[in-house]
Amino acid sequence: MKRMIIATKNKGKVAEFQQLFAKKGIDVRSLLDYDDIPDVEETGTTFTDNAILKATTIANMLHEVVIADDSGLIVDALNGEPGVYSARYAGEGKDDQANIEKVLTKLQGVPFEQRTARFHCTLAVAKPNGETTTVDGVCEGYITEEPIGENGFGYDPIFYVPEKQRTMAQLTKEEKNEISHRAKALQHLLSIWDKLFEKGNES
Ligand SMILES: O=P(O)(O)OP(=O)(O)OP(=O)(O)OC[C@H]1O[C@@H](n2cnc3c(O)ncnc32)[C@H](O)[C@@H]1O
Ligand SMILES: [Mg+2]
Repeated sequence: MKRMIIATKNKGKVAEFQQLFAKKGIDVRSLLDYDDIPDVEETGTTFTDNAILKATTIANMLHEVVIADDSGLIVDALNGEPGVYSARYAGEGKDDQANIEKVLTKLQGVPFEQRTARFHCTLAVAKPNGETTTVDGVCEGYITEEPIGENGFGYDPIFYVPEKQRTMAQLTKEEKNEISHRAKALQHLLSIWDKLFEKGNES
């Protein structure tokens, strides 16, 4: 495995995967490297459904092994919102800042101890023959009262990571990749990778 295709158009995810795979000497390609791949509609109601949908659609199109990432923020005081709707919480076409503002507005008056949340990441690997496998990773934290930090993407500026005593957006890419939901899911996937591609099982 010298090259891996990640079925995403999210630049933040791509940068993290590039760093995680670089340690293994693997080049990462994403859908940003192709001109003509349409968006896959995320019609599922779970991270797993959407990750499988993205991975299988792109594996079929490219006839290669593909990994897809479906992820999001789960806020306990909001009954799990924004969840699978994290990318479009403030509406289709809205940006990260609008999504962050919506979460902060809904959490107004909620004390810190009750602002528990977690990032969830499901990775699906799809083979061109239609076989799929999924793994998950979770990172626990709290929602801050205002955005802090410039790094990362999405909800990182409002996600406080207790073990680092900073928000996700105050961490370097290396620090985020030590503890993130995405890094944990990928670690899990790499630990079963050889088994997935054993002789006679690699198509
Ligand atoms: O579907 P692709 O093309 O991969 O890109 P996307 O941005 O639409 O990705 P998702 O459908 O998985 O939506 C996940 C959203 O959850 C948020 N999110 C996921 N991982 C995150 C992280 O590490 N830090 C901050 N926010 C994250 C962010 O708002 C993402 O847009
Ligand atoms: Mg998406």
